[in-house]
Order: sequence, then C-alpha cells, then structure tokens
Amino acid sequence: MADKKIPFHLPDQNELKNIKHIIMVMSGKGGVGKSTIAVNLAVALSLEGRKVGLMDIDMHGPNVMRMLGGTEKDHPYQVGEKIVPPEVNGVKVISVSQFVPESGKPIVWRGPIKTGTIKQFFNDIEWEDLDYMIIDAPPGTGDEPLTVMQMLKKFDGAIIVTTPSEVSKDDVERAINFFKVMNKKVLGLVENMAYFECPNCHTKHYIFGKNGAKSLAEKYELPILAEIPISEEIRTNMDTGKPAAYFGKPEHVAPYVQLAKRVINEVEKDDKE
Ligand SMILES: Nc1ncnc2c1ncn2[C@@H]1O[C@H](COP(=O)(O)OP(=O)(O)OP(=O)(O)O)[C@@H](O)[C@H]1O
Repeated sequence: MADKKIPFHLPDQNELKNIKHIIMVMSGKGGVGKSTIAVNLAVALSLEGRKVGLMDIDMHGPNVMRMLGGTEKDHPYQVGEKIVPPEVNGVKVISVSQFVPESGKPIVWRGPIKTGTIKQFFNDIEWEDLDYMIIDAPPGTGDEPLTVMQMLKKFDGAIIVTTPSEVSKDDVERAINFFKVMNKKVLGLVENMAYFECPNCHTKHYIFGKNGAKSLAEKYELPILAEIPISEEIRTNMDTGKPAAYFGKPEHVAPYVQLAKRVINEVEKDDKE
C-alpha cells in the first residue's frame, strides 16, 4: 500500500521529564576525539555524583561501548515493551553497536532508518531518572544531529570538540553555525589534542598549532571548557575501555573534572532545589 502513512512519534516530552539535562557532543570534523570527550564527560559527571546516560548516535562509527569499557555481556535487555540499557563504569549506555550482529561489518543505513533509530533510543529505552543524557553525535551536521534538534524541546546545549588546526577550525565554525540556525545553545568548546607534554622535560609542544580554539572562542563569544593534551596514555586508555577521566594519570583526569564541573555550573544554575 503505497499511500500507507508511517506513524511519526515525537518523544513524549512528559516522559523526558525524568531526564533533567540533555547535552550533545559534536564536532564539525571527524576524528578529532568527539567520542573520547563524550565518554569521559559522562564518566566525569558520574564521578561528580550525577546519574548519567550516554547515547551513541554515531551510526557508522559507534565506538562508545568499547571506549567506556563495555563488553558483549553489557547488552540491553527487554522488560515489557521497554529496553533497559546496561550500566558500564557508572554510566547507562545505548549504542547502535549493541544492536548490530558483528563488529567490523559496515552499517549501511540511509537517513530514514537513522532517524527511526534515534527516535527509538528516546521513546523505547527505559532510561529511568537521569541527571544528564550525553549524546555522542557523528561528525558534521547531517541527519542525526538534525533529527535530535528537531525532536527535542528540551536541550541544554552542545559541546563542540575541536583541535587547534586551521582545517578543524573551518569545520567547527560550521558546527557552531548549525546550532545558531537551529536556535540552540552552544555551551562551549573543548580543545582536544591541544598540546603534547614531553614526559621527560615537561615542555609543551603545540603539534597542531596554538590558539586555534582561542580565536574561535573570541569570535563566537564561547568559553573554552577544557584543553586536553594529546597523549599515548589517553589513546591506550580509550582503546582498552578504561576511560581516562577515571583510570587516567592525574594530569589527564584533571581536565575532564574541570569540564564536568564547568558543565554542572552552567547547566544546573537554574535548577530548582
Ligand atoms: N587527547 C588524545 N590523545 C591521544 N589520543 C586521542 C586523544 N583524543 C582522542 N584520541 C584517539 O583518537 C582516535 C579518534 O578519537 P575518537 O574516536 O574519539 O574521535 P571522533 O571524533 O569521535 O571520531 P569519528 O569522527 O570517527 O566519530 C581514538 O583512537 C582516540 O583514542
């Protein structure tokens, strides 16, 4: 039946009442460390005593489970009509990777399937009470962030991840302007891979350039919420499912604690007692 209408369900905004704050981690460009920041922000907020959910809507590169430390045992399970997310390292997590049969196989989905999946992640997952929902979006300003922005009345803001390089800067401007067009708030920038600190002499090397995020922050009047160094340990932490915000060296934990605290200060300032 060609004319049969597919029902379109917006998430029940009342149901979202049990999610206090929704934040999206975005980047204009791929590979800048967006999932790394999303996972570590979620862990850092949880260490600050908040109940946190993490939703991975990066359909073509869903890496969040591995980075958070999830295994095949950490699978969602069904209760009645709802799906209950597993909790990994203190964070409730849902990712497309939990619903596709084998890792390594490409996820070949067009826009409508992606938007349908995102709606299900909001409608059919039993998130229970959350202080924060962190959404890890794919790079760029495509279907996925657009769907979320159109669906949600409640949205506290985006965190935009950048690196200091000029190429990254161009794409970040696109991401910032995406939220402007959608009339949604940007909480600030996170500069990832901001510098490399020599483990021997402790000199800072600005491998990808310097002040890239600073000039953007000034241009768009946005705060830099954290500067994260590039480090082999952070990469190893994330590859082995030991998030740097908890398992990392103190100097790698610190910027994530700062990020979580700054997000809490900004987002919770209007919360009623
Ligand atoms: N500060 C850092 N120091 C060292 N390695 C890092 C750092 N941040 C991220 N990485 C590593 O860089 C790689 C890419 O990071 P990540 O997957 O978080 O990027 P992304 O922007 O989400 O990528 P994609 O565009 O594919 O979604 C990962 O191997 C990650 O461990």
